[in-house]
Amino acid sequence: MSDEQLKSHRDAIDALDVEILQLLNKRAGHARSIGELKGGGLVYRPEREAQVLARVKQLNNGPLTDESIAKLFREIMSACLSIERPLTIAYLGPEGTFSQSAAIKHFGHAAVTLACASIDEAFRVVEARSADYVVAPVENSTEGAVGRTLDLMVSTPLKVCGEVVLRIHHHLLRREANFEGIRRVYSHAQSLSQCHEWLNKNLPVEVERISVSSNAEAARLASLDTSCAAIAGDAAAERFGMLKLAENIEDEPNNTTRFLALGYHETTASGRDKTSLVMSAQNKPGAVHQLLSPLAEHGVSMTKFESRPSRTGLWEYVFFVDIEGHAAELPVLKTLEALRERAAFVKVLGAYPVAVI
Ligand SMILES: C=C(O[C@@H]1C=C(C(=O)O)C=C[C@H]1O)C(=O)O
Repeated sequence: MSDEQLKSHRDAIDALDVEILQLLNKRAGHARSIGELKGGGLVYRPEREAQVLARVKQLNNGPLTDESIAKLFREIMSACLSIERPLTIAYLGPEGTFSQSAAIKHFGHAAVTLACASIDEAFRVVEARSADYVVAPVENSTEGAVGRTLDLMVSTPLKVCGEVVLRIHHHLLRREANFEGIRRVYSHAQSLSQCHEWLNKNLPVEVERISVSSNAEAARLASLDTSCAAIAGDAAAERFGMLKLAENIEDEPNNTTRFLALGYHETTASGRDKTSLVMSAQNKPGAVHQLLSPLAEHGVSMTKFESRPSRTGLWEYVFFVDIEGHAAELPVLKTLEALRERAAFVKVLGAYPVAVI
């Protein structure tokens, strides 16, 4: 490429950047006006954001990928919303956890993330209105349900308003660039399980595996002691300046965690939604089958079914069910009516847009 050709492309980019800049601020001006119309009320509209993301992906003709376009618009909306009012998002800290990455993936970098010591505390600060939303892990493709989040959802007044799907890559982190003299490996219990085959194959049996409250905490501990390593992701490695001795050590190559965002407001339908419920069956034969039959009768698809001990009686269970569609729309509305008649207890945890990015 000649210098002249290079210059003409760069001139074109400079001119386009001026236009993009003007357009971005024009967009932000409309978001601000919408904020004034909302009059300090509910600013974050998950259903609208999901529609904007789905629309730009559909309109995109490249060469940028749909994923890149969605990520860019995610950040544009995050910045526009922060002119109305920046949102505070509580998550299981410390900084650098996958929960923080999920919060940023869903709300963008203009949101303020608030690290909490536990998932319980993250729910509590939102319940006490000291933060706007909580983002909490609910299930992992390798390890299954995150029991604490499910238990908290049974009793919280908060409603699910969104889901975040995050690919989880784990790395073995250490302060030194070799495997010699590692005596302990720290990580969250879920991550130790997600990498246990790799650990069996690659580290001597005498290396102790110690579960701690989060991966970021594991990275922090390993950053203080060269005889220790940690299993954690990129954000934690960066946060604590750790070296990656081995990358992507998760046993399951598609290791993915699903997180939910919860806040005080209910979300209206976006056109592509899910409804999450928890219910309990009466303790008698065929009760679970009876509970699920309204779904089949109304042609509603179930995307998840999970049982947990109810904590109120021995060998009694509650069932967490996700169904396709929004709770305010037929046929989900009809299904919920039928379930309320049959189940001993039903709580709609929230109806929310299916993850777009
Ligand atoms: C501008 C609005 O407020 C927020 C910002 C949005 C955006 O930038 O497109 C979309 C939804 C809201 O979270 C709106 O409600 O339309």
